[in-house]
Amino acid sequence: MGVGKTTVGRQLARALNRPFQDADRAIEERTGASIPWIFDIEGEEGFRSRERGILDELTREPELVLATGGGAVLDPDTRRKLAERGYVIYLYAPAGHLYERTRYDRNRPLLQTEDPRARLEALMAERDPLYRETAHRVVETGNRPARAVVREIIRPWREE
Ligand SMILES: Nc1ncnc2c1ncn2[C@@H]1O[C@H](COP(=O)(O)OP(=O)(O)O)[C@@H](O)[C@H]1O
Ligand SMILES: O=C(O)C1=C[C@@H](OP(=O)(O)O)[C@@H](O)[C@H](O)C1
Ligand SMILES: [Mg+2]
Repeated sequence: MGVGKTTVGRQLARALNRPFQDADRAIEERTGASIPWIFDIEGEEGFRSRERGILDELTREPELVLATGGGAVLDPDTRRKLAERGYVIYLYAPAGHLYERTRYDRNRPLLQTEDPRARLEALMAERDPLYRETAHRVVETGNRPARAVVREIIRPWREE
């Protein structure tokens, strides 16, 4: 959460001249409700169920650059579909960076707690193994801007 999936994904799609979808945006478009609102009304369980459904659809789209939400890997079926149907890149940054990138943003319900930094550390501890299990490649964002992360992602194909 906050590593840059939405930002980097959109720029990557542009660089590759491919269509782009963000799973959270797709859920918001379908429901006409914001992510925080869905969490409020249906709880995390309700949101995860919508997320599973949209990812089952979007992972069938050929050519698509797809940015998931950070919790997409919690579901074993979704992990399998991502890995089998797509080429999965885990964008990694340490939790401290994620905190800096999300601290002024109110659109991530799981971070609306007393101690969002501790929450990000806990989420990272739980999810890092799942991201690594699912991904075909890990790209560390470091302190680089999004466009440099995009360059790093496409570098192996450039060098072919
Ligand atoms: N490489 C980067 N370096 C610094 N800030 C970034 C980078 N990529 C994205 N950001 C910023 O961090 C915040 C979270 O990015 P976002 O793309 O929404 O992440 P995610 O979709 O993974 O939650 C946004 O404010 C975005 O502008
Ligand atoms: O990590 C998570 O559980 C979540 C991440 C969010 O997406 P981003 O990773 O794009 O912020 C969004 O799906 C929702 O707030 C839950
Ligand atoms: Mg996002």
